[in-house]
Amino acid sequence: MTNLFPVLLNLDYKKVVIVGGGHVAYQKLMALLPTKANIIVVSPEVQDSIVPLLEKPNITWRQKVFEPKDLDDASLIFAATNSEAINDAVEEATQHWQLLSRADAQSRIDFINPAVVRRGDFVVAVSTSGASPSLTRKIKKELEVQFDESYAQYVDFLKQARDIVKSAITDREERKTVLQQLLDSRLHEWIQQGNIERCHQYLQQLLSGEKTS
Ligand SMILES: C[C@@]1(CC(=O)O)C2=NC(=C\c3[nH]c(c(CCC(=O)O)c3CC(=O)O)Cc3[nH]c(c(CC(=O)O)c3CCC(=O)O)/C=C3\N/C(=C\2)[C@@H](CCC(=O)O)[C@]3(C)CC(=O)O)/[C@H]1CCC(=O)O
Ligand SMILES: NC(=O)c1ccc[n+]([C@@H]2O[C@H](COP(=O)([O-])OP(=O)(O)OC[C@H]3O[C@@H](n4cnc5c(N)ncnc54)[C@H](O)[C@@H]3O)[C@@H](O)[C@H]2O)c1
Repeated sequence: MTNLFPVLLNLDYKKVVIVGGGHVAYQKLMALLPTKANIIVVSPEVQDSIVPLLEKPNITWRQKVFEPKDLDDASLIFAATNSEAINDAVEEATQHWQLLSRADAQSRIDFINPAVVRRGDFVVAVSTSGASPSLTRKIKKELEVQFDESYAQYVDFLKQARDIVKSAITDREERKTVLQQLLDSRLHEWIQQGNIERCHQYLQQLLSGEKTS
């Protein structure tokens, strides 16, 4: 396979078209749900799990077979039908500037989807570059345990702390040292114990140059 380039895309208000309404379309919809993309599902039928998602204001269902004009203005396109011929037709209609993902992993591949563990701003994406989607899923399950829900609050604290450090300390080396000290594993433990106050106290000690204990 080609060496694919990993990136986190901002899809807010961009048009995303999913052709197909089955299991794969559902997985792609779930992955897109945290974004503010304008999503269009093109399919004569959708599976039951998709129906409640159609309530969302940014998801539209075009109950019809695929036609090339369905791709107008789309930034991202998912060819997720169970027909290779239809997926070929979607590929044919995709402009060179549009990014296409084929669920059947045939022919043109502009991008593939990693499995994602999302904890607020903390995001882990896993891929085998298409080699073994089931290994990707297995490793995702392991990462979900390793990086539990507390990582959302932990990373949120680090974000706030970094903003404070950036405005309080102008010297680059000194700033780097303090940002490193914020990675003391006790901070994550305090957050897991529900003691965010202790983290703020630690930050204040670092900023005032006191000994941190
Ligand atoms: C990660 C995840 C994200 C997502 O779907 O959004 C994803 N597949 C997931 C699961 C999964 N997919 C399949 C199984 C059944 C077991 C098996 O076949 O191994 C399972 C396991 C399960 O469901 O438990 C079958 C399958 N998948 C592809 C083909 C076509 C082919 O390879 O020929 C076939 C065969 C179809 C057939 O035989 O008919 C192709 C792709 N699947 C990808 C992504 C891309 C590469 C990912 C990577 O780099 O590893 C790529 C290339 C294109 C793409 O779709 O982007 C999602 C994890 C969900 C999660 O997050 O939990
Ligand atoms: N990427 C992955 O993770 C993954 C996983 C399983 C399967 N696959 C591949 O993806 C394909 C789709 O899998 P699925 O499980 O979602 O299939 P599915 O049978 O659940 O869904 C297929 C969908 O395509 C729609 N469709 C058929 N003809 C259409 C047309 N002309 N225009 C618009 N929509 C049309 C159907 O209405 C249906 O909703 C499989 O054939 C396989 O090649 C990929």
